[in-house]
Amino acid sequence: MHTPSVTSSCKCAFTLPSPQLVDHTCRGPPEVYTVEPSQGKGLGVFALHDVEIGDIVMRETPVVKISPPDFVKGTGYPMAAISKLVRQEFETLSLDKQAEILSLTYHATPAEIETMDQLGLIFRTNAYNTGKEIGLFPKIARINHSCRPNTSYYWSERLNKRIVYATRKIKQGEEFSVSYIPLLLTQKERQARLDRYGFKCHCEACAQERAATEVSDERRVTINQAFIDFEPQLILTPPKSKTATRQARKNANASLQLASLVQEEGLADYYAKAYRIAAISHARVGDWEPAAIWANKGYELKVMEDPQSPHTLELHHLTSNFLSNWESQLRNRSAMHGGQ
Ligand SMILES: C[S@@+](CC[C@H](N)C(=O)[O-])C[C@H]1O[C@@H](n2cnc3c(N)ncnc32)[C@H](O)[C@@H]1O
Repeated sequence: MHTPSVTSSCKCAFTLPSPQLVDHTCRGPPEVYTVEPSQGKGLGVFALHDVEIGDIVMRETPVVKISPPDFVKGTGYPMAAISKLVRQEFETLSLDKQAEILSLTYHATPAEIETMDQLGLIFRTNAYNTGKEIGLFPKIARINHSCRPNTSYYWSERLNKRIVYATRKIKQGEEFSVSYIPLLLTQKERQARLDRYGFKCHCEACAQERAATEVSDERRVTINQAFIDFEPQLILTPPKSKTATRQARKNANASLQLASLVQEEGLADYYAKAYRIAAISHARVGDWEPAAIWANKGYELKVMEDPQSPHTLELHHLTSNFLSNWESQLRNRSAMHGGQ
């Protein structure tokens, strides 16, 4: 496992745009994608031209949005109640919109096809959690799944839109992919979650040789556990004892390994989370340079997603704070060396 070269890879120019000034709604022409058949996957969404990290691929308002009934643990997806709500909304739509929804693919067992409302099945296969609600976005619904996706998405309450953006460079003609499930699971666990969509995943992460799959599984499990273990330790108050200082130093080193693991596994959805951990862990031991650089790396990712989310604002604040501590540290050092 190598530790990332945080100083050389940083593109930080130490100019933080104000989050309010970044208008992500203006980026990306609408004609980024085309919907075409994708081998073994039905239809899929493909890039019409090269796409850069952060470019917006799709922005879509939900055609149906429902508040899900209370989910009772252990009783499964409350299909009957959801189908009823979806049908009520569906009946209010134009014929064009209704046809668009009915053209969507769905997965169901023969028994489900016999007994359940087709609209409910379409909704189950294609809808996304949308804040506290569940929404159906017929264009975004055409994006197929990968366990190492090249796009990510978020829901903007303010714009009433779901926004899909590139998390890697994507070449013209390449298929866009997104994840339908949490990704910090082993290949077997992921496949169990994907069974409800009715396909076996052969994405680049799942189709590896057995040895590589084992390495990937171990990385994902380790990353997940590290996120859990770091959570209670993400505080900025300096350690008060020698033992606590030793532990904080160990954490700073472990946070570099975590950032490295997430990058090696190519899980862009989790980069900002790992970078925030590296930033806070270094701040805790007064290593202001790496603290500022990691916070800024996290901020650059979060701002692409949503300039005004609390996570983005927090990383903006941390970056400014760590930068000024770094500057003071440099000034003090310079004063100690006679202002050289
Ligand atoms: C939300 S839809 C995606 C768009 C769909 N391919 C279409 O033709 O409309 C989900 C369905 O697409 C197919 N699918 C998505 N990702 C896939 C993958 N990685 N491999 C095979 N089939 C996939 C499955 O049939 C799944 O139930």
